[in-house]
Order: sequence, then C-alpha cells, then structure tokens
Amino acid sequence: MSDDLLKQHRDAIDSIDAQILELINQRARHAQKIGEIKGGGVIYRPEREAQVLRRIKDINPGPLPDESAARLFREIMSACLSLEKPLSIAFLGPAGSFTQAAAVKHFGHAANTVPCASIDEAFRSVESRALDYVVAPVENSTEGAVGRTLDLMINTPLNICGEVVLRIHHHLLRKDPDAPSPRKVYSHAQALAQCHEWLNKNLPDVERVSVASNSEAARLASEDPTVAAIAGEAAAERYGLTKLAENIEDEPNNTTRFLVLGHQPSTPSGHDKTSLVLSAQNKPGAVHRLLAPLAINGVSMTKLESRPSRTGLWEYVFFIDIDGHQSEPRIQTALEALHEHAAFVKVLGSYPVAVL
Ligand SMILES: O=C(O)C(=O)C[C@]1(C(=O)O)C=C[C@@H](O)C=C1
Repeated sequence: MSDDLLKQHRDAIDSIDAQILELINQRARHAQKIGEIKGGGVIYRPEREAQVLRRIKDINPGPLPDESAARLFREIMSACLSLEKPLSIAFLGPAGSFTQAAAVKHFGHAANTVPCASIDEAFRSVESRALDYVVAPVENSTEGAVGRTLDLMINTPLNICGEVVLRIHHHLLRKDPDAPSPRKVYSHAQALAQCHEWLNKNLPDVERVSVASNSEAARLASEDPTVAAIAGEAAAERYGLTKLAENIEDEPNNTTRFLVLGHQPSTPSGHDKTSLVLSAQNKPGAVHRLLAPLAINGVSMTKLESRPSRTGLWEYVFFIDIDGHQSEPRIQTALEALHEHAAFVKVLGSYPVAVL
C-alpha cells in the first residue's frame, strides 16, 4: 500500500473518530437527562439495556461482527450509566475470578466490582444495600449446579434481574515455570472437577486442594513456588503466574451461567426468563401434579434442578426456569395454579435472556 493511500485512510479514521466522540457525548448527555428524570430512583434498567444491545445486533450492517458491535455498545452504555450513578457489584473474590469477568461482561468496565470473601458475603453486602448488585455463579455445563448460590436464593429478599453466560477456560499456573513437579494443585472444587480427566492423565500423583475460588488458588500459588493453581487468564495476569498448560478443561464447551441479583424487579424486555423455586408435598405423583400447570398454560420449562430442602430427610426443592416474564397472563395463570399445588413457591425474578 502506498504511503498516500495509508494517509488517506488514517485521515478518514481521525475525522470519523471525532464524529463518533461527539455522538457518544451527545448520547451521554441524554443519559444524564434520563438520570435527572429518574430523580434518584433505580438507575440500572436491565430490560432497556438488553433491548439496546439486541437492536444493535439487529441493525449492525457489518463488517464488524454482531458480537463485537454489541460489546462496544455495552461499554458505551456502561460509561453513560456511570454518569448517572456508578454501580458497585459484589462478586466472589479475590480479584481475577471468573465471577469478576462475568460482572464486567454484564455491566461493562465503568462499574466498580468489589471482591467478597464468599458468595454468602456477596449476597449480604447487597441485601444490606452496602453494594448495588451481586453476580453469582449458578450452574456449569460440565459440573452442574452451584449449590450454595441456589441455597442462598431460597431466603434472599433480592430479585434476579439478569444472567451472564461465560465460556470458561482453565490453565495450569505456576510462579516458577522451571520448578520441579508441584506438591499440590489448588483450585475451586468446581474447577478441579472440570479438569478431573486432565489431572488424572497429567498430574496423577499431585494432591488436589480445593480453596474458596480460582483467583484465591492463583494468589496462593503466587506466594508458594512449590504449588500450582488452576485458574483463568485474568487470575494468571493478576498474580504474575506462568501458564504451563492452557485450556485444560475436560469439556471444550465448558460454560458457566451467572445470575445478577438486586433489589428491583425488572419489567419485560421482550425476551425474558423467569426463575422459580418450589417444593412439592411429599406424596406420590406430587411432582407431576406440581408441574402440570406449566404445560397446561403453554409455558415451556427450560431448566429443572432439585436440591435437598434441608427441612426433612428426602424432601426436595425444585429450581425451575421458564420462558417468559411473570407479568404475562399465561404465566400469571400458571403461577396461581402452582401456588395451589405446591407446599412452597417463590418467584426468584424475571429477567432478560443474556444478549452477550
Ligand atoms: O434508558 C435509560 O434508562 C438510561 O438510563 C440510559 C441507559 C443507556 O445508556 O442507554 C443507561 C443505563 C440504563 O441501565 C439503561 C440505559
């Protein structure tokens, strides 16, 4: 390419960047006005954000892929929202965990992510209104449900207002790549399970130690060159560790779903899910009767997960996801019928299906 041609394109980019900047600031001024109209009320509107991102994907003319265009607008909205009020997001720390990555994917980089020592503490910090929202892992495609998050949802006054889906890649990390074979490998129990086959094959005699989070494992490995950690990219960078083996998860599509919870209920976005928890009476056919109102009202169930109820031996609660928003008449009718048949029903929240 000739120098002249290169300069022409770079001049065009400079002029377009100036226009984009002007337009983004015009957009930000509208967001500030909206903030004034909200007058100190709830600033974050997940349904509106989902609609904005879906529309960007729909109208994107390319050549940027829809995902890239949506990610750019995710960041623009994040910056606009922070002019109205910066959000604080609780996550299971320390910094560098997958939950933090999920929080940033959902709220963008302008949100202030705050590490908590446990999922319980993350919930408590939002319940007490010290922080605005909590992001917590709820299920993994390889290892299934995250029991602690499900248990906390039964009693929390918080509503689910969003979901985040994140591809999870695990790496074997060490402080000193030339050190002899590690004595121990640290990680979160879920990550150790997600890399079980790889560990059996490659480090069969190394003790596996489960710790509170992957980023905590990375932090420990940064302080002790005799051990290894299994954690993600962000934790490796944060704690200055070297990747000895990459993408060691047994399932190539290893994905975790996270929930976002806060105090507000969200209004319909046009493509929503509703999560419920309910318990059946301990009688023959009870579960079948319990779920019948969903089918009768044409409500499709996308997930069913059971957990011990903790109130009686062999009694269970059922976590159910259904398509649609709780304000839709067919779902309201189904919910009324569920209340008649179930010993306990709690609507955990209706929220937009993840866009990114
Ligand atoms: O539409 C709003 O309510 C806004 O505050 C604007 C905006 C945006 O930047 O588009 C910002 C924050 C909200 O979460 C949703 C959207």
